[in-house]
Amino acid sequence: MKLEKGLIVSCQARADNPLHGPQFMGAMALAARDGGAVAIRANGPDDIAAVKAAGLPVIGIHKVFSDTFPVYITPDFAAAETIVTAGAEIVALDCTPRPRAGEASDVLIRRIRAELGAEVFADISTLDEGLAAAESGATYVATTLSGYTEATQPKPDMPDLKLIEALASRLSVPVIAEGRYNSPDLVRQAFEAGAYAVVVGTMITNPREITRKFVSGGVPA
Ligand SMILES: CC(=O)N[C@H](C=O)[C@@H](O)[C@H](O)[C@H](O)COP(=O)(O)O
Repeated sequence: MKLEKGLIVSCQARADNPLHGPQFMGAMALAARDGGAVAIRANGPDDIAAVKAAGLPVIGIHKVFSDTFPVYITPDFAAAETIVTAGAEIVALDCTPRPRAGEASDVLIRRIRAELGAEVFADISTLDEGLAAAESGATYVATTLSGYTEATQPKPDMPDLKLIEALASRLSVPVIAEGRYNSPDLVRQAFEAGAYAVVVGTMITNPREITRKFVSGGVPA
């Protein structure tokens, strides 16, 4: 299923979130579809299977946390296979050069495309990582990890629009904006900077975080 230009909604809720679970993420996906989203990003096989009901392309990830390695977004081939089996047409994975237990990201990109027949959505944090991922055959390059790697500290409050511009001027594959796009105006700026699509998570699908922002920013102490 082709990924159209537009807004992608990330429907994720960790285990400590009251909205954790496929029932809630499936409903979030339906709401996002009705609101005009062109695709859904979701984590783990159960949520991926649930969000398929929205009938949109699914960008699947499988977060696997380790005490030893910093990479947690689809860190190995087995994680990618689980996602595709659950129904994701597009596999997102960490394509930074940081240490990981198994194969490097360039090998994973090639294997996912050849052996699973899925598209690859490369989550990166810098221009060089994006260029390398595209060179290895990634279908899409996304700024998801900008602000979340050592190379991109300290994490700014704003999204990395400059990285969008730099990637878009160098790559022929679609560049996707992701990470801290917390308002419609920032989404518009991402498209102006050359993004093909923009992923929004927290500000659409995390009412706990949204509530915190209203409380801390609007309610007198
Ligand atoms: C760094 C990392 O692990 N990002 C994750 C990737 O799947 C998610 O936790 C984010 O919510 C997602 O990228 C969307 O970003 P935002 O919630 O800022 O709109």
